[in-house]
Amino acid sequence: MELLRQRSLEQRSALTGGEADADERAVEAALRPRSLDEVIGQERVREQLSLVLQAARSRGRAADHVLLSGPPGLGKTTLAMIIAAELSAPLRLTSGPAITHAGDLAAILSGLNEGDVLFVDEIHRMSRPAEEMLYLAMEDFRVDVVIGKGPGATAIPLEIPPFTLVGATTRAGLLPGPLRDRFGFTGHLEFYGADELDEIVRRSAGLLEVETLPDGTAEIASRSRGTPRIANRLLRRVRDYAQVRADGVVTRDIARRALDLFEVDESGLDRLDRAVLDALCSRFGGGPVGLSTLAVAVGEERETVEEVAEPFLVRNGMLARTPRGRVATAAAWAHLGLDVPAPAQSDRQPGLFDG
Ligand SMILES: Nc1ncnc2c1ncn2[C@@H]1O[C@H](COP(=O)(O)OP(=O)(O)OP(=O)(O)O)[C@@H](O)[C@H]1O
Repeated sequence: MELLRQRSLEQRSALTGGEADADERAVEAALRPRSLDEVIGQERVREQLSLVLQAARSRGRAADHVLLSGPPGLGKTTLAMIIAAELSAPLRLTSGPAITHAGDLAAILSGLNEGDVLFVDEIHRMSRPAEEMLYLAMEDFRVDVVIGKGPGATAIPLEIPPFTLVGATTRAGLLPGPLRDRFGFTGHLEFYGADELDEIVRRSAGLLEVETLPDGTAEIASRSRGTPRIANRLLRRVRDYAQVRADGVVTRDIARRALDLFEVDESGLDRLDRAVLDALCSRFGGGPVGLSTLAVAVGEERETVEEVAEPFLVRNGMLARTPRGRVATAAAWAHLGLDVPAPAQSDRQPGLFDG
């Protein structure tokens, strides 16, 4: 079931959502900043991390455990790689969904060497027994390996060398308190501003050897939903367009034509986002409407609408989640070029006079 859910999210690989194929991932990896100095934006987290890492280096010990939280594509994996690089330590990568049993985690932990950095992506999706094993490992650098079952089961303590855990999560609120409290430092990544995204697009264009004009990169940045991964992806599609349909230079006009072709509008909304708003306004009078109904109306999985389309629509003030269902805001009607309908008589609050 979990696999199906993931696959459905991954298949929704329009320009702004979903996962990229292997080639795209390779390019994405090539565009990652390799040191804290190369990271654009996130000043606060960068400065805090720099201090934590410098202190650990000067003490010659493993750094405190680090939790990185924030929406997808803002740079958590990049920062985890940088933490390992800055500590000159090997990085071991795994993810919460891959750790289904405590034994999986015990195997990973027992293979660590002193000072290694262990990156656990989507740490909020780890199984409960593994989570409990991790508490002990983080605090005492020890795990209890249980041999046998039932009353005869025995726990054999296993020492593990001091390591640094870097956990990444898009849902910090889902982490149990005891796990959250064991991280010595938590960095919350924020969405990027237009200028920072512009700088990221220019840096990536330089690495990809794509010629750009300032208003061309600004156009890409403004449609990138505050997210570097999306900015880089849009840049690659605009580059394709510029190479095939023009002289290879990314100008504002080329960026606009390319992004229109790929159905990413001036506000960064893609086809699914607009389909959700359109269904909400045109078919359900602006709501409230339940998530499942909305998902059926746009022919998508409930999770895809909830996890891929909604966060951005809520963030840019076009959709509200209310106890009675999803509601389109005035900004949504305006975005679709429609008039906000007058409230129905039954929606008016009793006792209010029409002035
Ligand atoms: N601050 C930044 N400066 C420049 N490029 C960045 C920055 N943050 C992220 N990127 C780029 O964005 C891409 C996505 O970053 P990354 O994979 O680290 O995100 P993430 O938060 O781990 O996402 P997810 O949670 O979906 O795995 C990378 O290719 C990286 O090049």
